[in-house]
Amino acid sequence: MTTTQTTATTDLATQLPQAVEPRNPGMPLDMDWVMRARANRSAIERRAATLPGRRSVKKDHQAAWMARAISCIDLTTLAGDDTPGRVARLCAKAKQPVRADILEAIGLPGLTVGAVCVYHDMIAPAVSALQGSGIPVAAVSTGFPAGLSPFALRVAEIGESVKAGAREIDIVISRRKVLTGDWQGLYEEMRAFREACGEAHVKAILATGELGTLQNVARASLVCMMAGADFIKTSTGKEGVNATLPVSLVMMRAIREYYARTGYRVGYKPAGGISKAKDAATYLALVKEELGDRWLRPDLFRFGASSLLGDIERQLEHHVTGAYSASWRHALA
Ligand SMILES: O=C[C@H](O)COP(=O)(O)O
Repeated sequence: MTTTQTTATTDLATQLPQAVEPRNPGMPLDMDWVMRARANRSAIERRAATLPGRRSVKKDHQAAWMARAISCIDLTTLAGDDTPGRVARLCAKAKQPVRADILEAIGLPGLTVGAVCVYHDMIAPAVSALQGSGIPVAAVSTGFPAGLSPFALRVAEIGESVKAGAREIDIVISRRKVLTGDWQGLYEEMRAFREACGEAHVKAILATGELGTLQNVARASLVCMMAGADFIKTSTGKEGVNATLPVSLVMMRAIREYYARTGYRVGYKPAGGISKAKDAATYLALVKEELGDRWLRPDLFRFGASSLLGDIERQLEHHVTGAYSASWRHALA
């Protein structure tokens, strides 16, 4: 078993807040590049299969990795029965993700999550609950999760959410454009979404569980980046298959290639079904290996997760106190 070395807690503390990254402006659609993109499924699956078993973090560094994971969470609630009260409680958790004494003990008293992610109607209560905290509100948009409402309405929805105070917009792409090979159509759609976002950063949700092949995932990743996506994101959390390690490898390698060609760093957001601290550590290790330390910051990496924080909080409590707390004590996290 090998051990992943990383920076200590104090290093993490001094590295936050992260440096400001120039925004990806996009580029003309390069169809040769898109069509050259390939994904060797068996090689990718072989590599992904080695990750969870062999990655372990040294005990002293565990708290630092868990703190880093927290700072990269888009703390999410996307349910039909969301209410302003539930969102206010979620925002309280976003501002104080772990017990104050635990944060003191690990030397990160001001630690918060990366963002709070909600549906449009919950933006106003989230903005109000997060006032003064510096935590941005992200809104899912464009007919989330299926993205099948009229195009003009999808674009208008973005504008409404930006007006309501969302600083990040998580759009869903039209899966059918990928499945029918309409790369030009996907590029134009993504361009329009990016334009409608204005200053708000845009995350392009590929819904990889519905794209059929890893090659489609690679091509859709490139097209969305060429059209100006600030982040590419795996899933809505509502597909049958959400974030996976093989898909993450493909998307991270597309990001790496895009950076090598253009000099612009695009962010990565695995989302859906990530609920355990050890899974979060595997993702962070993969980001470190495939993209490098610069991507291990909330401006370039997020977890889309509704229940991950609770498990991380339990692990941190155990790290500091030597005892696990009951999971019911970590509601809404
Ligand atoms: O984007 C975030 C996802 O919807 C969250 O999915 P999850 O509830 O499986 O963590």
